[in-house]
Amino acid sequence: MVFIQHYLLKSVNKPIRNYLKSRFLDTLRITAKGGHGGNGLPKYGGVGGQGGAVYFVAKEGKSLRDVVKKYPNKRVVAGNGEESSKARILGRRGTDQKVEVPVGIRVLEQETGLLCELDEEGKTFLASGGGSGGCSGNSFLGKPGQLRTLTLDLKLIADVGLVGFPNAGKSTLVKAISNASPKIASYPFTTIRPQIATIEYEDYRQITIADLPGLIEGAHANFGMGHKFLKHVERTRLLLIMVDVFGFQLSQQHQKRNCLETVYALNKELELYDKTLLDKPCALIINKMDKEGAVEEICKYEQYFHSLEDGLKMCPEELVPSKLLSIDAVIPISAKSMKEIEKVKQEVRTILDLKAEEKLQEESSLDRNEQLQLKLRERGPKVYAGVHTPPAQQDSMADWPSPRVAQGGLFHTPKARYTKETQDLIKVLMEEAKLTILQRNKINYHLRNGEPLPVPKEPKFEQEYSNFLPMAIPRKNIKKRSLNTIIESGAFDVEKYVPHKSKEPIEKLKLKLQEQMSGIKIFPDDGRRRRVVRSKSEGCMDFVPPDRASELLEEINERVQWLEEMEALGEGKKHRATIQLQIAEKLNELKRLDRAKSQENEI
Ligand SMILES: Nc1nc2c(ncn2[C@@H]2O[C@H](COP(=O)(O)OP(=O)(O)OP(=O)(O)O)[C@@H](O)[C@H]2O)c(=O)[nH]1
Ligand SMILES: [Mg+2]
Repeated sequence: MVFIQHYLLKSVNKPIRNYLKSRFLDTLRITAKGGHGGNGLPKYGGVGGQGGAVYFVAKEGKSLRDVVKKYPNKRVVAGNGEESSKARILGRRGTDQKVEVPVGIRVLEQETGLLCELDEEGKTFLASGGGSGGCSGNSFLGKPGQLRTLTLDLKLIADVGLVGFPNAGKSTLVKAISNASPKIASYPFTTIRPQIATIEYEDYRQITIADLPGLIEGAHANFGMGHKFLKHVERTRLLLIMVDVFGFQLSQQHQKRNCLETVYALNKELELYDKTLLDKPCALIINKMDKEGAVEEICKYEQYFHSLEDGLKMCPEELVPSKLLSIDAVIPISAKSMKEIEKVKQEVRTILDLKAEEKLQEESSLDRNEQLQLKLRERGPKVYAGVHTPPAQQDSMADWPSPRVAQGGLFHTPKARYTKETQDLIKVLMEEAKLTILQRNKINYHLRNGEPLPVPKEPKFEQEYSNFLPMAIPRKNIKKRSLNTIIESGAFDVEKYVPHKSKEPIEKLKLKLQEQMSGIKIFPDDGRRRRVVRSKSEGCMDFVPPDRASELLEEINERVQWLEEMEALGEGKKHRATIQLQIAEKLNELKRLDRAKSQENEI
C-alpha cells in the first residue's frame, strides 16, 4: 500500500519534460498601471505633474516571450507625476512605459472585448492613462492612474496558411519550399507550435507560409490540439489544404478516412471554427504521390476535388459541411522526393497575385469617398491604434482635451473638441499622406487639445533656393573627407606658372594695368604720378549727366497714372494727398530748372 502511495505521489510531482514544454506563447495576460498624478501646491496654485502612461507598441521581431522576459511579474507600472513645489510650481510628468509587443497582437479586455489590433509596425495603443496632477479643480490632490488587466493575443500574419491532418507532410513541404527546417517525424502532432517560413523566388519576391499543428476530426470539441491554432489562419490570404493521398487514421480506435473524406473533414472543422475562412482562396495539395498505388487512389476521387458538391454523396453524414470550400487548384505532389514542388510555389504566387489584382480592381471601381468610408468601416469602431485614448476614458472625459491632462487651473482651460467622425477622417488622411511619426504626433496632439490643426510651414531658404544655389549651400549629409583623400583628389596641386607671351614688353603692360585700376597716369621717364582729367572719348570713365527736366516729367507722369489707377480701384482717397504733394514738389523743381536755364541764355 505504502509503495503504491509513494509511487502515485512521485508520479504527481514529476516535472514536465523539457521537450513537452511549449516555448511558443500566443496569449498573455498583463496588468498595466498608469502613474499617480503629483499633488498640487495650494499656496501658490501649483499644479502637480501628470502620471506617466503605459503604451503597447508593435515591433517587428518581438515575441510575447520577450515581453515576459522583460516583465516577469506581467505587470507594467508607469512613473508617478512630480509634486508641485516652491522650486517647481508645475510638477514634472511621470515617465511613460512603452512595452514592445509583436506585430499582429490583439489587445482584449474582459469587460469591453477587443480594444485594438496592432497589426502594423509602430502602431501604438494607450493601455493605461496616468492620473491627473493635483490642481484647483481637484483640491490639489493628484489622482491615481488607470489600472487595467489586458490580454495580448497574438495572431500570426502570413500570406499562406497550411492546414491539414497530422502526418500529411505539411512540415516536409515547408522544408522543401522554404528556408525553414521544421521537425519532421512519422508520428502525429510532430509540429506543436505554429511556425512562419519564407518562400523565396528567383526575382527576390518573398511569400510567408505558416506551418500549423495538425487538425483532427472533432478539433472543435477540443480533440487533439483543438482549434487553438486556427486563429493563425485568420490573417492569411490563401489556404493550403494538405491531405495524404491514402487518407488518415488517428489510431486503431478511430475510423479510417480516405483522402476525399479528409478534405470534407477539414472543411467541416474550418467551418465550425469560423465560416468566413471558407471564403478565402484555397489550393488543395495531395501528398505522398511517390507511394505505391497512389495514382490509382487519386484517380478514384480526382473528379470530386474540383467539384466538392458532386462528391457529397460519398461523404459520411457526420462530415457533411453546410458550406463548401471553393478550390482554386489541385496539385498532387511528393514533398519527400521534392516532386512538383516548383508547381506549388508558382501556383501559390499566381493565386495570390490574381486575388490581389481582383481586389485592386474592385477598389478602383469605387470612388475616393467610398474608398475612405470602406476603410473606416473595415477598421471598425474599436481600433485605437495610433490614437492614445481608450474608449472608456473618451466617454468619461468627453469635454476635456486629454484624459491625461489635469482639469481646471490657470494652465488648463478646456477648448473646443473634434467630433469622432472628424478625428477618424483626419487619421485616414494622415495615413494616405504618409506623414512621419513626428508629424502624426503633432496633429494628434492638436486633435486632443482641441486646437486648430497646424498649417504647413513656409519652406526654409535653403529648401527654396537649393536648386539655384547648389554650390553655395552644402548638403547636410555630406560625408567628411580625410586630409589624405583631399590631397589625393588633387585639390592642393598648384598649377604650373606659364609666363605671358604677348609681344608687348612686360613693363609697359604692368603700367597699363596700374593706370586702368587707379585712374592715374604714370609717366615712366620721371616715375611721377599725375591725375589726368579724361576726355569724353576715353570711354567708361565718362559721365553724361541725364536731362533732369525730362526725368522730372517722367516722374510726374508716373505718379499721375498710378493715382488714376488707384482712383479706379476705389483706393484713391487714401493716397491722393501724398501723391499731389509729390507732384507739386516736382513741378516746383521743374520751374526752378526752367528759370535757371532762361537766365543762362540771357547771359
Ligand atoms: N512517402 C512519403 N512520405 C512523406 C512525404 N511527405 C512526408 N512524408 C512523411 O510523412 C511523415 C510526416 O511528415 P511531417 O512533415 O512531419 O507531417 P506533418 O503534416 O507536418 O505532421 P504534424 O506536424 O504531426 O502535423 C514523415 O515521416 C515524412 O517523412 C512524401 O511525399 N512521401
Ligand atoms: Mg509538422
